[in-house]
Amino acid sequence: MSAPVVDVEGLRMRYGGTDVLHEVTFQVRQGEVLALLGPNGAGKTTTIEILEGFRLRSAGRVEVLGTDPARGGERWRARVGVVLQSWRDHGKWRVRELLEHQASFYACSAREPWDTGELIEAVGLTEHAGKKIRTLSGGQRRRVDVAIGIVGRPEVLFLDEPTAGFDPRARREFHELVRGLGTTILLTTHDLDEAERLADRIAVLDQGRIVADGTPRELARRIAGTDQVRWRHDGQRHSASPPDSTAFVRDLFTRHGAAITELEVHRASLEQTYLSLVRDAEATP
Ligand SMILES: Nc1ncnc2c1ncn2[C@@H]1O[C@H](COP(=O)(O)OP(=O)(O)OP(=O)(O)O)[C@@H](O)[C@H]1O
Repeated sequence: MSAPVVDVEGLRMRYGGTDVLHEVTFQVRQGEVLALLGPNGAGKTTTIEILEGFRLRSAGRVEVLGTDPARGGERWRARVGVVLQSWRDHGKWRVRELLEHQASFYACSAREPWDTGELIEAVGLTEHAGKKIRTLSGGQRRRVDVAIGIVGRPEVLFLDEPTAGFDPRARREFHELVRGLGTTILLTTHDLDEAERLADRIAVLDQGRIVADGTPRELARRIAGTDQVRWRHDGQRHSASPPDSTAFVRDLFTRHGAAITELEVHRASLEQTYLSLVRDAEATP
């Protein structure tokens, strides 16, 4: 198996006297999309900024494309795409000019940068290509950020809350764009639906610790017994959370047959799983 594109082991970060990342360990393999989920202040931005080489860690081993980001030079940086949480001060630039300028940085790199027109179309900004960035809406500026992040066809892309401020249509278009890139991606999000749609794997960070790491399905399966069964029997409403809802329903009909009405089975959603994981982590001292 090829070496992981992102390899993090025992990562620790301390601001002043406070530890905000405790022995964080995870990997992202070639072509994989990993979503880092977690409540406010969990340490997602800190983690991603360490991987991008913008913050120096306190301890632990970190490699991105086989290089320690703290020592990554120009060549390494050209292979890494970054979309930060807040958009940069490019207000006076027009969309097309800015992206042409950004593409020129990659003229000598091994990978041909995106053609500006194609890139503008891919991020859905064709009708705004000639506008100054300060006249764009928040969601449109975010698309410019994404375009800047991918212009050099990076081998790994870091996206910190990429769709914050997007309307539902822009979000869906962005998801299609990201899925079509085929590159290795680490993204942070608060949007569970987004994580489920985009990510091959989800890592949940809570209070600086990874509390779960797996496919959306694996995470849901970890929380057994959260299926909810509701039904009506003899005019009374009932509900239960059995470990095996199929066996439970079979038994219910064997015992009561047609007297059971209004049966509903609710599967554990990623949201329930996530909330349960974060609650459990908070209950652990
Ligand atoms: N420069 C800093 N100096 C001191 N503490 C910081 C600094 N940056 C972040 N922190 C603290 O580190 C912790 C993790 O913050 P971080 O921004 O990484 O969380 P996050 O998971 O990205 O949160 P959010 O979802 O709100 O963006 C928080 O308690 C935050 O207050």
